[in-house]
Parts: sequence; structure tokens; C-alpha cells
Amino acid sequence: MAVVGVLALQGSFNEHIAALRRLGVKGVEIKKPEQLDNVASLIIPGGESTTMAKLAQYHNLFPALREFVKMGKPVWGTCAGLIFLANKAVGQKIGGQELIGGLDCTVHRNFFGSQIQSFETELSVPELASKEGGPETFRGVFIRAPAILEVGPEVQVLADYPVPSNKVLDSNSAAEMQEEKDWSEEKVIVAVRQGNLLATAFHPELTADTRWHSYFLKMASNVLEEASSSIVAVGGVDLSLNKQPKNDLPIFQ
Ligand SMILES: NC(=O)CC[C@H](N)C(=O)O
Repeated sequence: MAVVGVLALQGSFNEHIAALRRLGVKGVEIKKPEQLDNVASLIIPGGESTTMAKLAQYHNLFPALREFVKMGKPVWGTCAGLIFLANKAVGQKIGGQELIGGLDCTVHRNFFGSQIQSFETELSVPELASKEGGPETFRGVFIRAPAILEVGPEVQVLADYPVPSNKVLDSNSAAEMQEEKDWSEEKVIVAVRQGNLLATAFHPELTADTRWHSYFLKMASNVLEEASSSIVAVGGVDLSLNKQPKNDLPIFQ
């Protein structure tokens, strides 16, 4: 199994590396653009997306990260990493922040409120249920978490979470949301997959449950296998790695 790169600018990269280690897989820290050449897949951890974006700009990582995504290499973004991968982010500071883009969705950066409105919940994730009938629920750790408000047609929703419908419209704090008794329910999306991209609004690396990491490793090996078989199919010209994301550039707000 090839090593997995973990973007190590800020946030929970050590926890991702430890989770990979528990599965017998080596995670390597990525801090510079050229280090991306040594890995076949990448995890972008949670943390503080504006800080991470500033550090990524400082190290000139954005062009290489966009190229990595565009080439169809497997990438998983957790929490701030999800924000990084989104084509469009709302609820940001004026001026916004640079994104990698590629994931056809609109993400709300602090949808569930501030740090003190962080929470844990059991999520239903049918994709994680084992064939032997293992649990399909997963303990979602949401820390100042984003939520996905809209997805494009190529995005597969893996998990969602119920919230009051007016919350989706005007994004009050999670505390206000709990106080409103007579809310009608709507759902926001908290885990998605789009081809080579996986994104979760919560932090699987902060739990002892490695099923999301296993899911990503399996997804990555399938994506890479498909890519290498298409190289053989077209005599050395890898068409699958020239796929363009739906929207070429992320929108900054
Ligand atoms: N836990 C997290 O990764 C929080 C992400 C945070 N909402 C941000 O904008 O960076």
C-alpha cells in the first residue's frame, strides 16, 4: 500500500497519521509542494481554514494542491479540509479565503456556530455498514463545524444531519436552534463523495473508530486502480487523469 500524504500545516494532522498507523498504513506529512510528488493520495485535516489557507499561500501550495485534485488523485478533506475542497464557501470573513476547489458544493464555513456549540452525534452512514451487518452509525465529532448546503449532480451524499429549516436559510447559532421548539426539520449534508474526492464536516480522526479511514483507503485504491487500467487501455496516455473538475475555479466570498 502506497503512503498517504497528510497536509501538515496546522490542525489535526497527527491524529490522521495515528489513525492510518492503526490500520498499518504510513501517513507522511506534506508541508511543501514538491512533497506531493511522493504520495498517491492526500488527507487534508480539520483545523482553522483561514490559518491553513494563509500557510498554504506562504508555502505556495495552492497550485500543486489544485493540480493534485485535477489529476484525479484521491483526496479526503475533514472539516476545514472540506472547506478547502469546496468550489464555493459562504459564511466567511470579508475577503474570504483561498480554496482548492474541485468538489461541486457550497459549504457554510461555521454553520453550526462557534467553538462552544461543538457537539457529538450518532450519524447514519449506510456506506460504512459492513457486509456482515456491522453498525451503520458513526460517532460524528463536530467542532465549529461546516455544513454543505448544496451539491452538484455528481456528488454522492454519504451522511446528513437534521436542523431547523430556518437555520438553513439564515444560519443562526446552534444554541438558538436548540431553543426553537417548533421548528420544521430540514437536513444539511455532512459527508460526500465525488469521484476521487471525499469530504466530511466532522472529525473521524478524533475517534477510535477507523472505518472512515478504511473507507478512504479502499476508495483511493479503487480510484488509482481505475486510473492505471485506463493508462494501459489508451497506450500510455492517461485520459482519466486529465479530467477537469466541473467548475474550474473556486468562488471566494
Ligand atoms: N474543526 C474545524 O476544522 C473547523 C473548521 C472551521 N469552521 C474553519 O473555518 O476553519
